[in-house]
Amino acid sequence: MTATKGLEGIVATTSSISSIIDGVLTYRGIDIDDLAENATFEEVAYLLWYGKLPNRSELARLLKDLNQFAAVPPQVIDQIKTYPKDTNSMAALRSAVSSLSLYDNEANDMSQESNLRKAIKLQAQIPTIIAAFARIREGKEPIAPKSCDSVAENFLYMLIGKDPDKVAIEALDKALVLHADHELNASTFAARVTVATLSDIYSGVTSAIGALKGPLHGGANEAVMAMLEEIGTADNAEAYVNKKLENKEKIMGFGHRVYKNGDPRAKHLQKMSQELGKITGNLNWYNMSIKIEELVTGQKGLKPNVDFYSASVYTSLEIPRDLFTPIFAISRASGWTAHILEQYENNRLIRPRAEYTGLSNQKYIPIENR
Ligand SMILES: CC(=O)SCCNC(=O)CCNC(=O)[C@H](O)C(C)(C)COP(=O)(O)OP(=O)(O)OC[C@H]1O[C@@H](n2cnc3c(N)ncnc32)[C@H](O)[C@@H]1OP(=O)(O)O
Ligand SMILES: O=C([O-])CC(=O)C(=O)O
Repeated sequence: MTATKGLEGIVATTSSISSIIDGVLTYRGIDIDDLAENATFEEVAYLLWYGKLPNRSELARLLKDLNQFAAVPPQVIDQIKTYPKDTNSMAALRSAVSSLSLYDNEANDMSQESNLRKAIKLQAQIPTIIAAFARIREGKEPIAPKSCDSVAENFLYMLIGKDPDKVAIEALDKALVLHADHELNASTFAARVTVATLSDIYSGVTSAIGALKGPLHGGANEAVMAMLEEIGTADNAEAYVNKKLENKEKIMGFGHRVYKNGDPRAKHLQKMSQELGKITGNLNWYNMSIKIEELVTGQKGLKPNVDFYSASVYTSLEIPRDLFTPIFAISRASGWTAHILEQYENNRLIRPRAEYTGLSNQKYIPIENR
């Protein structure tokens, strides 16, 4: 038995949800470029869950359900109020999502109908939790969700406490479309491993949130913004990048396990970053990002991934840095739950092997002789 470090190139499951073939990403066979230009996040979520785009009445029904389920049990809001004010936002989300299961009387119902309903509930409640957490830590009262036309609109409304503008809603909606699913990424794999034991959907999504938090995965968008803030202006980028690369340190937001010729989502976020920079009158983050890309791609051949330009996009939307990864979770909740439903449909325990590299032929030594 020989291990493959990081399971690189190992095909661990079949899936009909999303594909990355020759650098092209599709959701249910539809190119991400097509979806980014034309679809709303709710259409994409429906596509991931049901395997087809919704017609008008199916979409209206989904929006109704998302609005109806968006309120979070008061006990969970009360718990969030007890979190230390400096709690890591992904730790808060992980804890609150785990708690949701305590107040859902169908949490352990394993029927397909119940699991699909819980997927929609989770999709509806995750934005509410994040917005509530963001306000509570600032000493403000959380804002209840209202009936909205989109997840993006409701989230921004609950976060800022007033109706968000159209540009912000559309930008966030597109970002949600771009992040919704990505084949067997680490957090989706974590979700599938968890539910393959026939554990419940809340456990699967809680595992996924834990995996997304890390800076090699979803946490990279926050790390990118920390880097941009440290660099300050495009003029300082060269010295920063050279030093990092000389020290063999990673530049966050670059590289990818699967894409070697560039992440197809990055160009959409780059364009959004430029457009939003123009609208806000601050192109500093965009200009700095372009300069960093030139340097890193020029010197290492590494291309930006989905996390690189999303940092400047969210900053232009005036979203606090530590909510970037939770926003990734809002979107990926659709993909995680679609994969969980697919795992249940054709389940087998996921239990690979390890190549043993430890000692052998050892004997127990009594404690007094150690
Ligand atoms: C949504 C997402 O999860 S997208 C990914 C988000 N993560 C990041 O942006 C973090 C920065 N990037 C990385 O750490 C990596 O590129 C990963 C985790 C995305 C992919 O990792 P892997 O496939 O395991 O590649 P690995 O880390 O082995 O890198 C291969 C080589 O490229 C180098 N490399 C990879 N990414 C970077 C980077 N961002 N900056 C500098 N060098 C890098 C590595 O140092 C390594 O060099 P070596 O062969 O000389 O040792
Ligand atoms: O697929 C991956 O390894 C990481 C990624 O880009 C994602 O989850 O969107």
